[in-house]
Amino acid sequence: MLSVEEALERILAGFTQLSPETVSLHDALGRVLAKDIKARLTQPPTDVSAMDGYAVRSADIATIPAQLTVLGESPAGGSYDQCLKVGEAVRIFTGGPVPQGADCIVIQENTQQQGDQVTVNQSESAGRYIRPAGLDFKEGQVGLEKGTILTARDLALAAAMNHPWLEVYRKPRVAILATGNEIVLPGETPGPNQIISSNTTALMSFVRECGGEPISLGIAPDDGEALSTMARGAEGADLLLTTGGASVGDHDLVRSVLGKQGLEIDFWRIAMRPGKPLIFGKLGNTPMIGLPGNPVSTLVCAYIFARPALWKMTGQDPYSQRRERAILANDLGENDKRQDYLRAQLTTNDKGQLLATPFSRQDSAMLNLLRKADCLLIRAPFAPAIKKDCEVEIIRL
Ligand SMILES: Nc1nc2c(c(=O)[nH]1)N[C@H]1C(S)=C(S)[C@@H](COP(=O)(O)OP(=O)(O)OC[C@H]3O[C@@H](n4cnc5c(N)ncnc54)[C@H](O)[C@@H]3O)O[C@H]1N2
Ligand code: MOO
Repeated sequence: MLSVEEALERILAGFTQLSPETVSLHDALGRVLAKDIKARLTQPPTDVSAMDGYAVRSADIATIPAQLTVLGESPAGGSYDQCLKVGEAVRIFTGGPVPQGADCIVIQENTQQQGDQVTVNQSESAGRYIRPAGLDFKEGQVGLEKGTILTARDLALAAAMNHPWLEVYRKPRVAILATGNEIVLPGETPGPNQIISSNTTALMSFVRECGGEPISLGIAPDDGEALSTMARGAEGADLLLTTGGASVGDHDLVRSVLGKQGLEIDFWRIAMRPGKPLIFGKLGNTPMIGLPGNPVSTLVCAYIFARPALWKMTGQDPYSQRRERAILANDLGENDKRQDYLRAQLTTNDKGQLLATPFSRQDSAMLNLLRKADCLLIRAPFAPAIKKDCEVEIIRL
């Protein structure tokens, strides 16, 4: 059986970066930036006041109280165009440009104005309460890097840098096809022994989490013709995800039926738990990842294999899945030939270290425990038994 690493390599080889498209700044949340964003201007454009008060020469207020003549005012968006001379001040407001000749701001709480005279009761050093031009960023400076998944903070900066349009990667279109006679959609009344398709919801949300656009193809019954017809809906998609029917049972039809429809299988079955019967292939021009039906296997395999593929399509590093170290909270027996992804909870011990506690039952049908898990604890194939307090590697969920 193929190792997880080899399987990932082979899956990634089946994907290329998608083309970029231009979207409005306000439609760019969660999208992946396709090129660096450089500031189109300098911010602030000139030296401005950080406070409401008076722009003065620090030398004039070295001895207090000091009386100065107020020449005019400089509000935000306005300016006072003449140069301050000895003994002069300009009324200034937060964001207002600092007039030439002034080198500090006195806040109004430390002054008294009468007519055109202001008494300053507090000395300030040069530069006080002045935001120099370019304090935030300078024209031409790179503010956001290609590959960034755009958040509210990123978009605020892009806006400040005066970019009303952004180039982002096209959203990967991911077709999702669940299979199985026993599966019905949430809200339907299941017949005797039928269950609800949690995998459809899981995968649609997963795709959205990764910045893709899910397309649900519904649930194909275990019937070759229906499966084959429904799978045609994946034409034009960037990825087809199927769930269920991947294994060896008489009703596990995905490989045989789609095989007849031209599915070129790259591999099937990998040394991983959960996720042994994972399929990778190409149906027409659409790469397909056939996920095992068990709900935990579906989502864990989606995170380990489909997410890097989506990353690659959107110009991100497909190997950016972060592994962290944690301390094991209980003993674990030796592992067999499959790389294990144990569902575990994370806490912090009294030394401030991360403590991982795997659930005692690791059944890939137990969605409730996947939901309660904070991480996947990775155990390499044939890993020897280990005692509590040993270091282990985890991937946060
Ligand atoms: N003799 C063997 N049996 C099995 C093997 C094996 O190697 N030899 N592998 C086991 C492993 S590991 C897994 S994982 C499962 C995966 O099987 P399939 O991909 O064929 O999945 P199904 O049989 O269709 O379903 C398995 C399980 O999951 C439930 N299911 C399916 N679809 C959904 C859905 N959309 N939402 C929620 N739950 C779903 C289904 O009802 C089954 O209970 O095979 C083992 N067997
Ligand atoms: O790999 Mo299956 O996913 O062990 O249950």
